[in-house]
Order: sequence, then C-alpha cells, then structure tokens
Amino acid sequence: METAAPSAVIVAIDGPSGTGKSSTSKAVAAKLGLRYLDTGAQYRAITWWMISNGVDTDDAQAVAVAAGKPSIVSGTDPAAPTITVDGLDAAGPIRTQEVTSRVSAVSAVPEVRTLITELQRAIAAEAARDADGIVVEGRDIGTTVLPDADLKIFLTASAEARAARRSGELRGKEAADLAATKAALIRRDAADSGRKTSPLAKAGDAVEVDTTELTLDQVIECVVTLVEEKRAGRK
Ligand SMILES: Nc1ncnc2c1ncn2[C@@H]1O[C@H](COP(=O)(O)OP(=O)(O)O)[C@@H](O)[C@H]1O
Ligand SMILES: Nc1ccn([C@@H]2O[C@H](COP(=O)(O)OP(=O)(O)O)[C@@H](O)[C@H]2O)c(=O)n1
Repeated sequence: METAAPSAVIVAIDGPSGTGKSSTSKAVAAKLGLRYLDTGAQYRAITWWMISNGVDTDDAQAVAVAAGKPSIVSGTDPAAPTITVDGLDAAGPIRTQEVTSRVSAVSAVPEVRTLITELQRAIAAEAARDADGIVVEGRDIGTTVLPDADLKIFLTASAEARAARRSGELRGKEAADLAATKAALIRRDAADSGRKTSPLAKAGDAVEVDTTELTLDQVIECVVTLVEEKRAGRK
C-alpha cells in the first residue's frame, strides 16, 4: 500500500450553502500550499450532464442508471480549480439556476454518491501521497467521505447572512430578490439535510465556526490557525 507523506494534512470543511466553504477552503489551501477540492462542483457537474442528456432529474431510477456514464475530472490547484465533464469545461454551466435547483435531487441518489465519494477519496489519497495534503469542502466530508481527516470544520451562518451573500453574487437576468434567494437556500438545505444517504451533518469531532458576524479574512485566519496547531501538535 502506498503511504501518505509524513507531513500531509487532510482538512474537511462542511456546512450549508453560503457559509463560506469555497472561499475559505480555496484561500486556506493557497496559503498553506495544499490542494483544494470543491465536491459541490462534482455534484453540480453530474447534474449538468443529466440535464444535458435528457435524464429526468426527479426520476431517481433513471439518474442511478446513468450515473456511471459521465467522466468527471477535478483540477485541485486552489489558484485555478477546474472541473470537466467528458473533457468539456463545465465551470460555467454548473453554476446556472437550473443546475442549482436540481442538484439536491441528483445528489440524494445513492448510486451517484457512491461514485462521487470514490472519486473524492482517490483525489484526497493522491494529495496525501504526492503533495502536502488537501482541503476538501462539501456536506458529508467529515462524516462519510474522509472520517479520518486530520481536521474537520463545520461552518454555519444565519439564513439572512447567507442569502445576502448569495444574492450579492447574482447578476442581471438571474438576480433574484433576497426573499426568493433565502427561500431557495432554505429549501436546498432541507433537502440536503433530510436525505437518507450521507446527509449534510456536522461530524461529532468537527470544530463549528459561526461566520455570521465574521469577515471572510477572519474565517480564513481562524482555519489557518487551526491547521497550523494541528500540524504543530503532530511534530
Ligand atoms: N464571512 C463572510 N462574510 C461576508 N461574505 C462572505 C463570507 N464568507 C463568504 N462570503 C461571500 O459569500 C458568498 C458565498 O461564499 P462561498 O464561499 O461560495 O460559500 P459556500 O461555498 O459555503 O456556498 C461569496 O460571495 C463569498 O465571497
Ligand atoms: N459533499 C457534498 C457537496 C455537495 N453536495 C450537493 O451539491 C449541491 C451543491 O453544492 P455546492 O457546494 O456547490 O453548493 P453552494 O453551497 O456552493 O451553493 C448541494 O446542495 C448538495 O446537494 C452534496 O450532496 N455533498
């Protein structure tokens, strides 16, 4: 069996939408020279493929049958993360409102989760072997995908703060008002937390950070400190 580099660190960051997982994880990985994996992008990518190939995303059976067909590849450089589906750049198409509204149904299908989880574990193992480690962000990383992670963080924030952050990102035609953004976000959280297979949940040994009143820089600093403490404790 291949072993991890002695100094490699695996960090799992979970939490609901808009808590700052992606921004924090990317910045922490860049600062500490780690790789970065956005697992939400992988679920979005498979959802995009289903929509593009005429698979009814509300038909769990049809989604399960098709789940193994697309080839999803994630680039883990935090300065320029990439995602391709069958060799096509999917970074833009996976962020549409249509994908956002359908991703929870697709990600709840056990066959989809099994395949994507395997992919995630392989990427983390490679980063532990060939690099200094990785920051992996999602919903079930600390509980299911990487239960032996060196450090687990669970980010939270009020629904109001999260909706304000999200609606600030939307532009032009897709811009929804704050109330609609908040309602959609709460719906997606409920679906992600309520599904049977590896729901959104805080691992028992995760450090919870409420980001409602914190700036992004403060959250990044807090997580960097926690990683450095972990590394120092292992020496
Ligand atoms: N602590 C914070 N304070 C203010 N805005 C934030 C904070 N953390 C993240 N943001 C902003 O909120 C939006 C959502 O953050 P993101 O990292 O994509 O969250 P998530 O990955 O949890 O959905 C982004 O526009 C980001 O810049
Ligand atoms: N580890 C993960 C990550 C995402 N997901 C699913 O993928 C969706 C999109 O995740 P995301 O991280 O891109 O969502 P945002 O919070 O960035 O809007 C979530 O709503 C979940 O349905 C999951 O089930 N498990």
